[in-house]
Amino acid sequence: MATLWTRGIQVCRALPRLCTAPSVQRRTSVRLMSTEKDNLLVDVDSKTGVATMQMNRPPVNSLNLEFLTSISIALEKLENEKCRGLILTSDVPKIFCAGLDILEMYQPDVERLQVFWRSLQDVWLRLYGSKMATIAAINGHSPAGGCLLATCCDYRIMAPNYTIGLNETQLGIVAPFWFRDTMCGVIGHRETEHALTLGIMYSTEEALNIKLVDKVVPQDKVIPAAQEKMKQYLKIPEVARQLSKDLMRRETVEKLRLRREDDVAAFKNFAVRESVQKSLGMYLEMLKKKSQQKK
Ligand SMILES: CC/C=C\C/C=C\CCCC/C=C/C(=O)SCCNC(=O)CCNC(=O)[C@H](O)C(C)(C)COP(=O)(O)OP(=O)(O)OC[C@H]1O[C@@H](n2cnc3c(N)ncnc32)[C@H](O)[C@@H]1OP(=O)(O)O
Repeated sequence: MATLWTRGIQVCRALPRLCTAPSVQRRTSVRLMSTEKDNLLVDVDSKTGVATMQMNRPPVNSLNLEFLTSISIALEKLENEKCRGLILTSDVPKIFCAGLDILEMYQPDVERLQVFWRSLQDVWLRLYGSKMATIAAINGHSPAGGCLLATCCDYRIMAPNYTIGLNETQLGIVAPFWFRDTMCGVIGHRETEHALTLGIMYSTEEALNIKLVDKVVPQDKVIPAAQEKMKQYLKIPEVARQLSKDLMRRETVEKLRLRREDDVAAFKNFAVRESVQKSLGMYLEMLKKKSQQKK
C-alpha cells in the first residue's frame, strides 16, 4: 500500500484566491494533507491504483469551505495521477458525513457564501464526473450533503443502524437541481420526489429497499466489501467502463457546468432570505440542544 503525500495545500482566507496548488512528492507513500489538521487521508494502493479517501473532520465531517477545497484538490490530483478507483469513506466514528456545514449558510458573509457554493459545485463535478470507479463505503450517518457525496459514487455499501437521505426541507431549505438529478439517477423520479419533499432520512434497511444503497454489510466489513466490489469494476476494460459512465452522466454534468453562476446566484439569494435564516437558526439551536443533552 502506497500513500499519496500532498504537501503544502494552503487554504487562504483571502478571497477569491482560495489555495495554492499542492506540491506532490512521489515517494513510496504519499499523503494528502490539509491545513485543517489531517482532515483528509488519502492512501493509494500502487499495485491496483485504488485510492481510499477517508474524511476526518470531527465531530461530524461537516463540509465547510476549507474541507470542500481539500476534497476537490484531492480529487483533481487523483484524477491527474490516473488512479483507477476511489473508495470514499469516513474516519470519524458513526458519521460518514453530516452534509454541508450549516455555519457556512447561517448569518453568512455573502462573498464567502458564494465561494463556498462554487467549491461544493467543484466537488460534485469532480466526483460525479470522475473517470475513476467510485465506491462509497458508508460507515456512519449520511444526511444531505453526505448523501450527495454517496450518491455521486458508482456504488454504495452501508453499515446497519445509520441514516441517509436528502433532508433539506426539514431545515427549511431546498436541495438544488443537481442534488435532485444525482438522487434521481440512483432511485428514480417518484422515489426522489417523495424523498425530497418530505426530507426523508432512511434507515440503512429502508435505503437498501429503495436501492439508495446497493449493499449492507456489518460495520467492520464495509471497507473490505468496497475493496472486493472495486475488483469487479477494475476487471472491465478501462475505456469501455469510463465511456459507459460518461454516457450515463454527461448530460447531468453539462447541465450544471452551463448554469454554474446562475446556480450560485440562486443559492445566495435563497440563503440570505430572512425566512431561511430563521429556519437555519432554529435548526442549529435544535442540534445544539440535542448535543448538550448527550453530554
Ligand atoms: C431555489 C434553490 C436554490 C439553491 C439552493 C438553496 C438552498 C441551499 C441548499 C443547500 C443544500 C444543503 C445541504 C446540506 O448538507 S445542509 C446540512 C444538513 N445536515 C444535517 O441536517 C445534519 C445535522 N446533524 C445531524 O443530524 C447529527 O449531527 C448527526 C450527523 C446525525 C450526528 O449526530 P451525533 O453524533 O449525535 O452528533 P451531534 O448531533 O451531537 O453533533 C455534534 C456537533 O456537530 C454539530 N453539527 C452536526 N451537524 C452539523 C452540520 N451539518 N453543520 C454544522 N454543525 C453540525 C452539532 O451542532 C454539534 O455541535 P456542538 O457544538 O453542539 O457539539
